[in-house]
Amino acid sequence: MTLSIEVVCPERGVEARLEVAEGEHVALVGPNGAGKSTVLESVAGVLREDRRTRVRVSLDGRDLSRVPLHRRGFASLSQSAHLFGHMSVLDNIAYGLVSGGMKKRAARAKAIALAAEVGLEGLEHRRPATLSGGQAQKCSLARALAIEPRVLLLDEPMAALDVRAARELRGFIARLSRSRTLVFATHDLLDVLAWADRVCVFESGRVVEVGECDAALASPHSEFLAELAGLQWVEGEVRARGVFVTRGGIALEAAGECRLGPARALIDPRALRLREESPSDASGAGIIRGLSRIGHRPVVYVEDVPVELSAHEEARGTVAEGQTATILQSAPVKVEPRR
Ligand SMILES: Nc1ncnc2c1ncn2[C@@H]1O[C@H](COP(=O)(O)OP(=O)(O)OP(=O)(O)O)[C@@H](O)[C@H]1O
Repeated sequence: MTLSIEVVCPERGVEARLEVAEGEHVALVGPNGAGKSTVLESVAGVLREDRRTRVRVSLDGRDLSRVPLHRRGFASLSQSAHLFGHMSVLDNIAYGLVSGGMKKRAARAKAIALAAEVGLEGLEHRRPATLSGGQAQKCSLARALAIEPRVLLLDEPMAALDVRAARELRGFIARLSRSRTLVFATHDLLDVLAWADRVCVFESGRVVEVGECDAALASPHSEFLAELAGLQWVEGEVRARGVFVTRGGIALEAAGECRLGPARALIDPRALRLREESPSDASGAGIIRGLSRIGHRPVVYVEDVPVELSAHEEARGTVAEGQTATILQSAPVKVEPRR
């Protein structure tokens, strides 16, 4: 089964196409307003085709536009749980089963099992208003999974949860979505690492990068994916073999062959550290433009290298704004010609 998605919505500035294989887990990432939810809304049937909007969703080439939503076999989960307030947890979970024609008793038995699977034992008879945000999301997840959807759509389902509740729900989703097709939007690298086979990067309504998850995060092309992975693309040029120089003149050792001329380098802050003050003409030296800390770890911002750099032990007491400091590399930076 291949899920094909095409959305052209000029009103939202979105024009995107995406194919998802059966059982595949695809993460949609990108800045706010990049079009991730619009794509999910299209698949879920919330965004409909009209005079100006083209929405094509097909399964194995079969156009779903005339298939009623409840017959598509898709289920969605978003930031808020959207539970039926007048129903108990169990009735909420069983809702899709009963309305799909299952006998009440069987639906109830399945709902009880699912409630237990997502850790809602003992809360089955509560009303949604009495649940915490995390419990409500678990109920929503159980309801979504009850119908055994062919495709599960998640739109930042953990955005409103605390770290512990998010970790728990992340684990449930990882386990319970294993044999399903999953398309999800997130801003959290942990969700990508926990669920995704493939990552699809959106910027300004367009897909700008698609790749196998581990490879794409290790070697991202787009600036957004680099930042999500904790890396940073920096502009500059290759001035000599193996030497990349930032716009401000900081020379860094570069990996591999790269032709001379305009280029960009992928900076991994874990591979760079600052040493004590050095002569201002030293290559690999930068001016310190900011000092901060992350927990107990002092971090330094050097002009032209927009990443948080740790100061080398011997330099920690001496680094100060305006000083020149040497950048030590434990690994060369990846360089590619500027497009
Ligand atoms: N109901 C709507 N009507 C009109 N424009 C909308 C609507 N929903 C979203 N948009 C616009 O469509 C564009 C894409 O928004 P979308 O919600 O798909 O982005 P997103 O990547 O999911 O963002 P976020 O990460 O903030 O959730 C944005 O410019 C947004 O303002």
